[in-house]
Amino acid sequence: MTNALDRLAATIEARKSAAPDESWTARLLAAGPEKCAEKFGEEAVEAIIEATKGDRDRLTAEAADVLYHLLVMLAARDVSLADVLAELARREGTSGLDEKAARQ
Ligand SMILES: N=c1c2ncn([C@@H]3O[C@H](COP(=O)(O)OP(=O)(O)OP(=O)(O)O)[C@@H](O)[C@H]3O)c2ncn1[C@@H]1O[C@H](COP(=O)(O)O)[C@@H](O)[C@H]1O
Repeated sequence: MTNALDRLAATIEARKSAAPDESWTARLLAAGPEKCAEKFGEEAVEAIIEATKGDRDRLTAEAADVLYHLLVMLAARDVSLADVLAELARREGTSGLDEKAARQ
C-alpha cells in the first residue's frame, strides 16, 4: 500500500512524458530545473509567512504546496523520493549534533 506522498511522486515521474498543455507538472518540468527550483523557493517563502502568522489551515495548505514543489524540483534533477527517504533512514539513530559536526 502506498501513501499520498508516494502516489504524488509517481504521478510527477509519469508527467515527465506528458504534454505541457495537459498538465501543470509537465509544464513546470518542461521549463527546466531552475524554474522548478524558483517555484519551490516561492512556495517555501509562502509557507514561512503562514508559519509566522500562526493560521494552522493556511500553513497546512502551504506545506502541501511545498511538498509538491519539492518533489517536482527533485524530479527535474532525477532525484527520487526513495533517494531522499534512504538518506533520512541513514541518519536514523544518529544525533542531529553528530550530523552537524560531520558537515563541518
Ligand atoms: N499537488 C499539486 C499542486 N499543488 C500546487 N499545484 C499547482 O501549482 C501551481 C503554482 O501555484 P501558484 O500559487 O504559484 O499559482 P500561479 O499563481 O498560477 O503560478 P504563477 O503564475 O505565479 O507562476 C498552481 O497552478 C497549482 O495548481 C499543484 N499541481 C499539481 N499537484 C498534484 O499533481 C498532480 C498532477 O497535476 P497535473 O500535472 O496538473 O496533472 C495533481 O493531481 C495533484 O495531486
